[in-house]
Amino acid sequence: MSAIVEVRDLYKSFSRGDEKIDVLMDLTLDVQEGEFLALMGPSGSGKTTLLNLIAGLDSPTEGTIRVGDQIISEKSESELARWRTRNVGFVFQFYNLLPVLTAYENVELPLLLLQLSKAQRKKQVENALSLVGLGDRMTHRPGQLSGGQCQRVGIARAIVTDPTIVVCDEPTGALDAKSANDALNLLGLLRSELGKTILMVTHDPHAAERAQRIVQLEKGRLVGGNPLPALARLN
Ligand SMILES: Nc1ncnc2c1ncn2[C@@H]1O[C@H](COP(=O)(O)OP(=O)(O)OP(=O)(O)O)[C@@H](O)[C@H]1O
Repeated sequence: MSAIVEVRDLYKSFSRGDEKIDVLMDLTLDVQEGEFLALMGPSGSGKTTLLNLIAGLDSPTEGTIRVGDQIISEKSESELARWRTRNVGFVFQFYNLLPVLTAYENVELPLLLLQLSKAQRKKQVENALSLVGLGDRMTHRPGQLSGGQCQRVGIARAIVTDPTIVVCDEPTGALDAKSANDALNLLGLLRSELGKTILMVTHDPHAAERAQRIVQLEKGRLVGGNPLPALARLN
């Protein structure tokens, strides 16, 4: 097993007027290929900032981030945008589905940025929607689906490009207990059946428990535990 995400000596600051806000400090983390990792910590500790940096939505102030065979911390904004299309699947708290599009069309969206034939896109969208148990809901719009079903569409959209990593920011935050459990089962399945690497930010201890490893952030630093995985928990 090898690290698919390697974060080294990472610092991230934001400027607000004359003020410099240090959000992440001296952070080093490895995520193994096929690992399901939960990021926890108090509000404002930097969880989303770290997830966004690993997903290539932002660039670090200092330090390096490698994902797969790419040093993403060295990429320009346009290079990052191209890289994300192929390599990152996003799952959001409020699903971020387009209400005027059907489940099929929402899942197809990330594929429109790739050079694929319509037939190939159809195959991948149908596979992804079947995998999340919504093969019979492809023509429904988000307004015709429950919150749990919307999140399953969101998960299908995240995996339809077969990305290197799947990042989830509070994926169960808007769901009732049963739908949250279904979404977590599905994330577990992506890892166990498809070998997906999943990074999940959550406040919910029940959600975090479903990951193989929990890392805690406090005031921008990783605290407690070993930043390298407890290998015994990996299977
Ligand atoms: N673009 C930005 N400009 C200025 N400050 C920012 C920016 N993004 C984040 N911050 C600050 O960075 C800190 C960490 O924010 P972040 O969203 O990463 O925390 P979090 O741990 O995910 O919090 P929560 O659990 O509440 O979502 C906060 O103090 C926030 O105000």
